[in-house]
Amino acid sequence: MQELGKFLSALEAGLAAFGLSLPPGAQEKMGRHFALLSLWGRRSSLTAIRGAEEAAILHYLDSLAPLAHLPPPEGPCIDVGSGAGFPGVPLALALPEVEFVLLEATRKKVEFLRRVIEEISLPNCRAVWGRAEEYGKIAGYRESFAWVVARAVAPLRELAEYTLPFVRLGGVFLAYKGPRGEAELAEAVRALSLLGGEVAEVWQYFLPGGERRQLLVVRKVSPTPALYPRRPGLARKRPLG
Ligand SMILES: C[S@@+](CC[C@H](N)C(=O)[O-])C[C@H]1O[C@@H](n2cnc3c(N)ncnc32)[C@H](O)[C@@H]1O
Repeated sequence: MQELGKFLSALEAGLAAFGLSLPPGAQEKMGRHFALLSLWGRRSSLTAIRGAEEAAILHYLDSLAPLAHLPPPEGPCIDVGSGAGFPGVPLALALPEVEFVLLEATRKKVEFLRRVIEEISLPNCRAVWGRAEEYGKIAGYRESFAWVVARAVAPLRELAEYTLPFVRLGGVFLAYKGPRGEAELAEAVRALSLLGGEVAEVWQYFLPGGERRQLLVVRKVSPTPALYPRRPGLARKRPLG
């Protein structure tokens, strides 16, 4: 209970610093997500569990940061490699009119996400168990999303092959990165272009406490060739570029 109070105050201060306001009830639901995460995290390795204030900033505020900079998506979104729900759960709570898919390869994490969706009531969200390399080929997923988001999943060269096939023409892939973002971008230029992407912007921001983060905004300018994504494992073993 005390932890929840600390979580909510830190989140409130962070949102104010970013000039963000959320729909009624969204912050409390983030608090419930955090409580479930703390409970499950003790039993399994869902995430490196942090203290309440740290989690509010490094997980929740970081997930929401793009909303301080970009206009909201004009269509459905997918979070690739959502883990325990970042950035997808905070974004879905902030944007209740937008449909979200949380794609995750590990079954126990998907079970956790489904429990969260049910317990905190997230009707605009569904969790899907599978690999990006498979879902990226399926009609209804391929080239179907206005925003494709991913955080802490893979280096950009590899990640681009997981994410860009999902982006519809004119939509964007948002890669949440740390200070190495620009260096990853330099290695990924050819991969992005092969997959139909073009770098629109690198937005640098600082979280309260000073952590430097970078949001790489990649626009889909041409369709991804049918060859991509290649079969599971290849993007990691032989990244494009
Ligand atoms: C380090 S975790 C990060 C989770 C979350 N995005 C976050 O920021 O806390 C990376 C997650 O990506 C998932 N993942 C990795 N490769 C994937 C793929 N090809 N398709 C779907 N999920 C994948 C892993 O199972 C893992 O849960």
